[in-house]
Amino acid sequence: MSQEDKNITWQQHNVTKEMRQKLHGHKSFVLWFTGLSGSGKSTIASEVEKMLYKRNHSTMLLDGDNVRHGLNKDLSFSKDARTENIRRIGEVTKLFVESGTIVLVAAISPIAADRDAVRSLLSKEEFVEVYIDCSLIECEKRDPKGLYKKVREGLITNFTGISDPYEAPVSPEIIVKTDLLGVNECAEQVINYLVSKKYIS
Ligand SMILES: Nc1ncnc2c1ncn2[C@@H]1O[C@H](COP(=O)(O)OS(=O)(=O)O)[C@@H](OP(=O)(O)O)[C@H]1O
Ligand SMILES: Nc1ncnc2c1ncn2[C@@H]1O[C@H](COP(=O)(O)OP(=O)(O)O)[C@@H](O)[C@H]1O
Repeated sequence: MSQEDKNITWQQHNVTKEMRQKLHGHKSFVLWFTGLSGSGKSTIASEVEKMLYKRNHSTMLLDGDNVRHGLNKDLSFSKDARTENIRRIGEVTKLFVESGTIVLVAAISPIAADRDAVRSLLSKEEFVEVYIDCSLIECEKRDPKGLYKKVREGLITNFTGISDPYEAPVSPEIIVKTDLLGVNECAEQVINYLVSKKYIS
C-alpha cells in the first residue's frame, strides 16, 4: 500500500536542508564505513569525526554496535535482520543529512544491495562509501572484542566473513587499507578526499 493510500501526505516546512547547511557552514552527507568486524570501522570513523569536530563541523557517528543497544535492539544477525538494521540506520542517516549534519556510519553492512538501497535514499553526492579494507587474517589477529575467539570456540554462529557473507564494495568512493596504514594516515586519507572533492574546505 502506498503512503497516499494510507492518507499520509508529505509536509513542507519553512526551514529547508539548504538553510540548515548554511547555518552549519558546510554541506551535509554521510561517510558510510563498511568492512569486516575488527577491520577498523569504529576506530577510523571516530578519528575522522574528531578531525571534523576540530574543524568546527557538526557531526553524528552512528555505530552499528551502539545502535543495536537501542533503536535496533530487537534485531538479530539473520540476513533479514541485517537488512532491516541497515534500512533503519539508512533512514536515520537521511534525517541527519536533512538536519545539515555530517553523518558517519560504522556498520558492517555486509550486503551490497542494502548499502545501495541507502545510497538511493540520498542524492548522488550525499553518499560516500568508505571501504575499510583489511584481511580476515589481520581482523582475527586483532580480535579487539574477542569475538573471533568465540566464533572458533563455536559460541557464535553466522559470523560475518566466516560463516556469513561479506560483499566488498565494487566501486566505493574511498578504499582505506587499515592493514597497511596507521590509524592517523587512514583518517587523513578520508579527510583529504573530502577536501579534494570540496565536501569540506
Ligand atoms: N554474528 C555476528 N556477525 C557480525 N558481527 C556480530 C555478530 N554478532 C555480534 N556482532 C557484533 O555486532 C557488530 C556488528 O553490528 P552491525 O550492526 O554493524 O552489523 S550488520 O551491519 O547488521 O551486519 C560487530 O561490531 P564490529 O566488530 O564493530 O563490526 C560485533 O561487535
Ligand atoms: N590502521 C588501523 N585502522 C584502524 N584500526 C586499527 C589500525 N591498526 C590497528 N587497528 C586496531 O584494530 C582494531 C579495530 O577495531 P574496531 O575499530 O572496533 O573495528 P570495527 O569497528 O571494524 O569492528 C582496534 O583495536 C584498532 O586499534
